[in-house]
Amino acid sequence: MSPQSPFPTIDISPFLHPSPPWRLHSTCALLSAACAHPGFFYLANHNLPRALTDRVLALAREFFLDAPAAEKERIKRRDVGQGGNGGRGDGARGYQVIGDNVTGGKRDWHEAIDWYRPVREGEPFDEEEEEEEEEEECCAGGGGGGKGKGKGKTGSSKSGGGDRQGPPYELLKGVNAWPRYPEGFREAYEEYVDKMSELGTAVVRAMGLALGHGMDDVFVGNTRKSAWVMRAIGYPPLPGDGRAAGEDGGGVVSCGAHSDYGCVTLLLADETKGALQAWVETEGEEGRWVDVDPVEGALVVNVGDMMSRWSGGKWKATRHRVVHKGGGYRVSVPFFFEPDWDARVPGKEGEGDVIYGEYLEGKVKGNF
Ligand SMILES: O=C(O)CCC(=O)C(=O)O
Ligand SMILES: [Fe+2]
Repeated sequence: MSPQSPFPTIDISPFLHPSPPWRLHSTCALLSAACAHPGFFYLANHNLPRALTDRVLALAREFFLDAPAAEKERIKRRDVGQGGNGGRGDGARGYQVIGDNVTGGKRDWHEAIDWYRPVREGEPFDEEEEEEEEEEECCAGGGGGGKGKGKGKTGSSKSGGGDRQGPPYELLKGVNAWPRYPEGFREAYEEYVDKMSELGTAVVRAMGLALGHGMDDVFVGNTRKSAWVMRAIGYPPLPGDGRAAGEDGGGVVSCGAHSDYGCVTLLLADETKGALQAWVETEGEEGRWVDVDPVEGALVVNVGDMMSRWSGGKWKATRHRVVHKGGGYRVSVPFFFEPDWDARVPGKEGEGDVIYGEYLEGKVKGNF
């Protein structure tokens, strides 16, 4: 972080361990200021094991750079009703090749895998997986159950699924696709989801306290079944002249300018500098894109649209983009800690309420 960085560091540890009220309140004061401006900050002392964060990044890198083309194809995101296994596509989950993801009407220069909170526990992703499951069940004496059951909090979410109706699926109602290569991918990422769900809860609890006026439990109460989203993103270097063109926003960029939709984004990124940028507006100055470079041991956090609404517009869902200017291959894993699917989120002045799931559907239909 350069000395002029406008992005503060928030120590979240008081919300992870029993702490005296004065410590909670001093964290909240810093948090509230950071959420109001610039809407981006670093989160330190988050208690995530370093071995796990390293592994999550390494697995994503290995998948993007070394997985066989057939494996990428197997877990590819499909439109609703499309794809194998009787139409397993849900228009959201799965792998996207470079250019598949569109932001602001333009194709992004990245590849990615998207996962969403499971709504169909125990339902297999493809037929082969089903066969594997049956074997597992048989070997466990028939009492087992499918993959994803009994796997901690990630597996405890049955908001409308679990009935094994099978494909074709509706928009966003499919089954998560897990790479078989590299080995251990799913296990590491499911552990990561559990840890990030806990951390997200701590962050929104702090945010509730920071907003005051009886908000203490509002976010915790509306994120108990967080409709979280996780992406693993691989950014190759931008194509030759695109690198220069991307600087002024005119050419191809790694990820186009956008705000995130939900409560709070917790971003784990590799050590690549000069990629993620936030739009910072300071009073008396013109707005500008500022690099949000990685800080050792910290996550990058930003406020999403729903949190901005809940704060009555006091907090900003700051626009950001990725222009990966270096020559290496960058990897990031954002975890979007979101409201429950059916959470009702108030509007800012003059706007009506929204149901978060409906808001998300609208975004996904519009291809981000
Ligand atoms: O890769 C990054 O640094 C950020 C990606 C991002 O903004 C997003 O996926 O919403
Ligand atoms: Fe984003």
